[in-house]
Amino acid sequence: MRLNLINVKSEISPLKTVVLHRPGKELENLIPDDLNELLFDDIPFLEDAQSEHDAFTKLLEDVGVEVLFLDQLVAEAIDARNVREQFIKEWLSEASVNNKVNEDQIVSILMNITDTKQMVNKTMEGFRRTEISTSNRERLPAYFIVNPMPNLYFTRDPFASLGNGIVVSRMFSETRRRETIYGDYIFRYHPRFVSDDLPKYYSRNEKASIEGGDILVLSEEVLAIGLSQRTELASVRTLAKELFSKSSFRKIILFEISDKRQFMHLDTVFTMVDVNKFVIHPEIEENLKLYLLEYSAESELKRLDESKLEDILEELLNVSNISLIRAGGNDEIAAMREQWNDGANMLAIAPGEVVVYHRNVVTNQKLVEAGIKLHILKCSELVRGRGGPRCMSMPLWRD
Ligand SMILES: NC(=O)NCCC[C@H](N)C(=O)O
Repeated sequence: MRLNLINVKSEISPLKTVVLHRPGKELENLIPDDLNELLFDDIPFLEDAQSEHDAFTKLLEDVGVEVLFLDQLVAEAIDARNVREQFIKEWLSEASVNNKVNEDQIVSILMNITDTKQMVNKTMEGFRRTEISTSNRERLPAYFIVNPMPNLYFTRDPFASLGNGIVVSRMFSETRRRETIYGDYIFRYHPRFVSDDLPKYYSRNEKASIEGGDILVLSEEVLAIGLSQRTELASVRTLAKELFSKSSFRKIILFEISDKRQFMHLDTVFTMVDVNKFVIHPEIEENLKLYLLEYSAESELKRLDESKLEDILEELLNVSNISLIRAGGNDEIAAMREQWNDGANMLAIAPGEVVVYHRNVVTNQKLVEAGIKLHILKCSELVRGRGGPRCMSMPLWRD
């Protein structure tokens, strides 16, 4: 019997339970003018995005992973505690409607959707101006009364499993900040997760931002965290204080990465694929700034300039022969092209066994040469949101 609710003490141990979100109608509310604000680079074709995502689900289920879906979990959480009205109000308070009459209509539309999962999906999808009846249409925003949340299929980011506890993120951008309400409801109300034994190490109400894609669980004691566009040092310090006193984690290695759009999280440029093997995007190696935050009375941040990343990892993880597999191999053009389409972002389902996108052929070849077993996912629509197999999955349990 499982005594804990969450168990993620490694990036690579056998994956048993994961949360995914099958992309839905929120993608059909993406329009060219909003792409930047909603953090997309193009408009995916929903039908194909769903088939690609279904293949991802099947691949995981075929290797024995329990796949849970975000909308289903949220609906079960709401129904279990009868908190539909409270949920709608909380969701609405962050939906920037700014008009009481329109808000009342939205509440009534949502309250009238009998199936809770459908109601949850409607909150994800957003509201077009044409869905609201008003005598004064000129006063409505151009297209949407409530924006869609197209990034929800990147379940890695709004919350993160660390050890036996959970981090609910404070997201960097307004568009993604709204997403964390779903994780919050799951861990507040879902019968499977409600327990005094589930530590919560960070809350969506914190001021400093942190996103799940920046957090890698390297071992029971060591985390890697990206200081990126999305994750601030202040949030890492707050998190470290909690972790160092309430969990098994004792050391955090910080990677300072640049603000480039395609490097938005650490896991877009660095992922762990085996006990001593990591994939790294070569562009970040030059001028890589590394720091160590460790459990100590002072908790000072130590700059790690002197040593090579391999040596640092070897010492921190207590394993020998660390090897860094370069995304794109020695081909700098392939490296950039493949990183853009998440060549350095793979989901480990067991040590030395990862899910990768089919299109990153140069990097995939390097992985094979390094002895890594690949599970290949064909994909041309999901990539338009700039995230790979790791970004699209949130492990809840690894053995
Ligand atoms: N962990 C990740 O790197 N997630 C990918 C997030 C992509 C999304 N369009 C974003 O910009 O937030």
